[in-house]
Amino acid sequence: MIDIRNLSKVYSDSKTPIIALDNINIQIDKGEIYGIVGLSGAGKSSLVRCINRIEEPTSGEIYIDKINIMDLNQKDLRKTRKKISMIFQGFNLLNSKTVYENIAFPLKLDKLPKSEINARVNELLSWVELSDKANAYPSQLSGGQKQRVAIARALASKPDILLSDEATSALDPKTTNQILSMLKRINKEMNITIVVITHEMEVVKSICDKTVVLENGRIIAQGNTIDIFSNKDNCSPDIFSKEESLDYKEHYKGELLKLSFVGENAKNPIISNLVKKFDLELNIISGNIEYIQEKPLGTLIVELKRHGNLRTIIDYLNNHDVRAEVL
Ligand SMILES: Nc1ncnc2c1ncn2[C@@H]1O[C@H](COP(=O)(O)OP(=O)(O)OP(=O)(O)O)[C@@H](O)[C@H]1O
Repeated sequence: MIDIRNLSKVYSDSKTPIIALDNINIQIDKGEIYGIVGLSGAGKSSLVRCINRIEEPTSGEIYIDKINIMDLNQKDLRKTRKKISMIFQGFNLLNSKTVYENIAFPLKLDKLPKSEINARVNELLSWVELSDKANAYPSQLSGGQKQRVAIARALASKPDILLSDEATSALDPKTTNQILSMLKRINKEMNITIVVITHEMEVVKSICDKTVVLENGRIIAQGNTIDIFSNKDNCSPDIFSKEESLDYKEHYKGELLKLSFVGENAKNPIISNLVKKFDLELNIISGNIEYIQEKPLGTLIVELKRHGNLRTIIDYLNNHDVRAEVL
């Protein structure tokens, strides 16, 4: 559905050109929720703006439903853009218009008959549970309510793709979860493909089927979200945990291992078996179980104070589907 090939974006307006995107390749299938995650300056906004050509890529191809949008003239590009809606961190609502008028706005631009607009807006208001706020102005709404209005407006034109650009970054955790659940429902019930751009790992863990991690304009990890976070194939982006491991290393003198367990494995007594089998002296430093796409992912940081061959221990763990990474 979205096929990005060899995409690069270089900003050349300053003395030293800035390579914001460097040879990016991403395939997003219809019906997926796809995460694009990275720290500030990684290139997320540049990428999302290139997807609908708000920003002109320097090179590469972007296929939407098999059409290379780089080949389109302005008129055809406008047509393709109608299939793509966007929501933002700052909501981008029209403050002088009511909730109803904000949602009706794109439909009015499309010159739909009044009765059709009315039916669609009321349906969307009910969908985002804001029917009672139809006549309120944005200034009278909470952040979460504003984002729900923005979502309803984005859905008004019945898009195939929804781009969510840091849509929850200005919201508190509870409201973030409500908006993420809403995005999940939109994806399932309306079969809309969603691209989630965020700097928050928790957001991609919570709703994205697949994820790409950007660092300095390059892809450093890509695949199923659960595989990325369980460090399968050693592709885990450690950019978010480097500081944490440095901290541990300062305080513990033994060999430090980070163990990751996925699914049913999180429930097995692998550690006690390991200690018995290798006669280890093992210190558990921290442990956590989180849920990614409803699958449990356990992480354990352990210190080995007395141990034999580290490689044999790691192999034993890997053979029991536990990823082991030396910190
Ligand atoms: N219009 C522009 N002109 C020049 N450089 C730009 C422009 N837009 C972005 N950049 C640069 O491109 C790089 C990537 O920026 P981009 O905004 O895409 O990253 P980001 O991951 O979205 O960051 P943030 O989360 O802070 O928004 C940065 O070095 C940034 O300074």
